[in-house]
Amino acid sequence: MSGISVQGLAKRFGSRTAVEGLSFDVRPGEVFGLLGPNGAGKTTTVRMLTGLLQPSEGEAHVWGHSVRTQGEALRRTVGLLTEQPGLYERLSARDNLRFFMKLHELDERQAWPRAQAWLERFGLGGRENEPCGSFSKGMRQKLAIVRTLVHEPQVIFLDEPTSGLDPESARTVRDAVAELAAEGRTLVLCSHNLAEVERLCTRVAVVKGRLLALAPLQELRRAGSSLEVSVEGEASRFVPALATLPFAPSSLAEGGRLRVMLADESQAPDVVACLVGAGARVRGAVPAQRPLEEVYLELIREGRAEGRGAP
Ligand SMILES: Nc1ncnc2c1ncn2[C@@H]1O[C@H](COP(=O)(O)OP(=O)(O)OP(=O)(O)O)[C@@H](O)[C@H]1O
Repeated sequence: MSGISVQGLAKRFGSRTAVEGLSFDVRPGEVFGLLGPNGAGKTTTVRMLTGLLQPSEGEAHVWGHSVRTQGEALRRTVGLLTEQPGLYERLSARDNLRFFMKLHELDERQAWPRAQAWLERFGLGGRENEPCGSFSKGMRQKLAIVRTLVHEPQVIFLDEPTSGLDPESARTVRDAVAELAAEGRTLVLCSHNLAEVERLCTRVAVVKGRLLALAPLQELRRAGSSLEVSVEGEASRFVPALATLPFAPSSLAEGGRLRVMLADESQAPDVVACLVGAGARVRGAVPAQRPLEEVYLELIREGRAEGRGAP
């Protein structure tokens, strides 16, 4: 199967369990977010999926290759951008890339024009012969991204890809991510930058040693959504009426606006009918999605509370 398929993956380091019971699929053409706090097991998971670490339990296939038994084919198929760029400081940008091309047994005459095009795109054109040690942090990061893409991997793992980049370069990287997905590649993005995750990812997994949530981004943000109602006059007058609804939603009034918390969107018409019944002149009612950050923090808090209760 193309894409990624993970079944019951676990990794233990001695007595410490870094991840356990991880199962999820990522389709070709998808940008998948792997989120979680520091030490949640994201890097460990990515290292298992790129053949750098053997799982303690479970199995995963990346573009059809078993992470347990097909390490070599796997490494040819995946591109990995780690948190540290890991470049040879004394080598030039060109020689860093050439070294990597050799590792991947690429024909340099074919691979170099591709690398050159990425270098140009990331504003590194003309700097190829300078040693990496003289590059700024952002320039190194961009060179590391070029190195990740130079063998045209089908599955690309990016750990904080825009870390240290100026806004314009970050935009260039985000555009490239979207294009690579549109070409049918599979991308996994590990990031603490939730605004970036919101912009790029279609689905996310939230992990903390185990899977806390796995859902399309829109669905996660819709769960526990709210309804923003604007009325004529003071909205606080209508708060008591909401308590008469069978689901008695909590609400927050400010001036002519009322934010009503809903368990799901199907409750919205009842809320509006209730307000109108109480004499409100409703100007508008708009379902409001929660920011990913709010959903994420709640999941992590719940995960922590459950962890405390576990034997
Ligand atoms: N080689 C190792 N030996 C022992 N423990 C390890 C090793 N690698 C990771 N761990 C442990 O596994 C857990 C998960 O670490 P991991 O690096 O996967 O987290 P992460 O989610 O990538 O964190 P961050 O967001 O900080 O990068 C941590 O408790 C870490 O100490």
